[in-house]
Amino acid sequence: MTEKKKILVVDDEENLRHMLQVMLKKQGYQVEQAANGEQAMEKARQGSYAFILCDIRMPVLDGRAFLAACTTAGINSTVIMMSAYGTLEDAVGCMKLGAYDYISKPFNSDEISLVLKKAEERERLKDENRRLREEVVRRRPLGDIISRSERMAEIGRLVLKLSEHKTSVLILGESGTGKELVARALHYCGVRRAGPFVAVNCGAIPESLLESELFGHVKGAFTDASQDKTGLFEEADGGTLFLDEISELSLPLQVKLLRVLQEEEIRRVGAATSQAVNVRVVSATSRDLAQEVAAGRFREDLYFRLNVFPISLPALRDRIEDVPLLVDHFLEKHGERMGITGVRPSPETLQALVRYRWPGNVRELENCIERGLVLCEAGALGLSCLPESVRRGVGIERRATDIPESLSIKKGGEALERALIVRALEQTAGNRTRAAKLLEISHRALLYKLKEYELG
Ligand SMILES: Nc1ncnc2c1ncn2[C@@H]1O[C@H](COP(=O)(O)OP(=O)(O)OP(=O)(O)O)[C@@H](O)[C@H]1O
Repeated sequence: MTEKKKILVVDDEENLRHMLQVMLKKQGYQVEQAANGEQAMEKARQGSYAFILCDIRMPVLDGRAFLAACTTAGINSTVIMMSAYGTLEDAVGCMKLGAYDYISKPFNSDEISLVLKKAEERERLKDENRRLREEVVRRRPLGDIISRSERMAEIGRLVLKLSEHKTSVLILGESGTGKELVARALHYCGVRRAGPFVAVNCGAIPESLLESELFGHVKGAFTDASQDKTGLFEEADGGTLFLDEISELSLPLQVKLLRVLQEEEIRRVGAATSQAVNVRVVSATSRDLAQEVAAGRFREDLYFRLNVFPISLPALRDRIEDVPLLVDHFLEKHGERMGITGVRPSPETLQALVRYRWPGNVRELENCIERGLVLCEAGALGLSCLPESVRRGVGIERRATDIPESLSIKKGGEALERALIVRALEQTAGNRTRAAKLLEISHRALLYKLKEYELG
């Protein structure tokens, strides 16, 4: 037998409370009563009610104040307001404050039953949604990271391990390689997923504003500080703060960040005291941070602090076997949004896509596919749908220059071998079995060489 759902009826009119109690009990609910908002708060704090039916105008603590108190106390029962004649505007106002619905007095048994059934259906959908989300995360724990390359799979395993800890992680990689995606996976796969994920691009905010953006400020701290402001560290409390383009942080701010990381406390600009924060910091850069340290532009102590676990994302051209998979993914993702489904790339298109060097990495590929979908005709992504640079396969010639200038036969031989493997993968759209055949080596030998040359 399923447990009866609990309802709290809040109204200062005893007759109405009684009438509702009888009505709702008949409908199978377990009912309790409160005569005003204050009494209701006391009960709501103790018992977990599926629904609270609440009058708007009451002495002591009225319906609005009760709703606000529920929000502050983190009570998440579904609240339905009961509005008497003339309080309809108040009822609508209450919905803005978080009430689910309202019902106008006087009402009969059918009306109240309908409102509650609607609310129950919403709860059921919310639960189902939550369950499906969890299922998606369970099946594809790395969420949206699409890849088949061994290097990315290794990164995935590391992400899963690191997501359970608070250790600082520094994500390295060219622009568009998926650094933010990995930062999100670190957050959403781990124990902090119920907390907030807050991202900030340190290079996009003027230096003069960044300090108060990160740490907040108190009213009057500077001319424009007309009121207190919460910083991003506080917003990310209990969760993860992603500091993108960390190399762009000025030296004075680097000192402040280091202090926050060491002491796990922040002080708002202009404040006299500090406050504790519990934030996991994940940072990213597309620059060579060690070189920035050597050049005196980045503090070594902060570098060591952030770099506890570096994750280096390979450029897309170094995991070319991911291209066909990503193409399918983006065709589906953007096709669905644009209402153009079932589009397939022609063989020449796929060949051009795997030959191109993708200086803008996955982001550039995504944009290219999105653009292609606009131009495609009759369900086919032809060559003419690609930007000219991609069509021309820019960069194939550049590969020839990858052969080292030195006369070492060993180095030259390796470069040639690498170039042949890349070409075989291009021609077979990343299919390793077919590539191994073209190269006239075993599949196993190819896997070994891919690892050796860091190609997948
Ligand atoms: N492996 C992947 N699977 C699916 N989508 C990806 C993948 N990698 C990147 N993307 C997509 O490519 C785009 C760029 O990724 P992201 O913003 O994470 O890159 P980034 O390295 O943080 O870039 P930047 O350094 O310019 O900030 C995003 O739309 C992201 O969803």
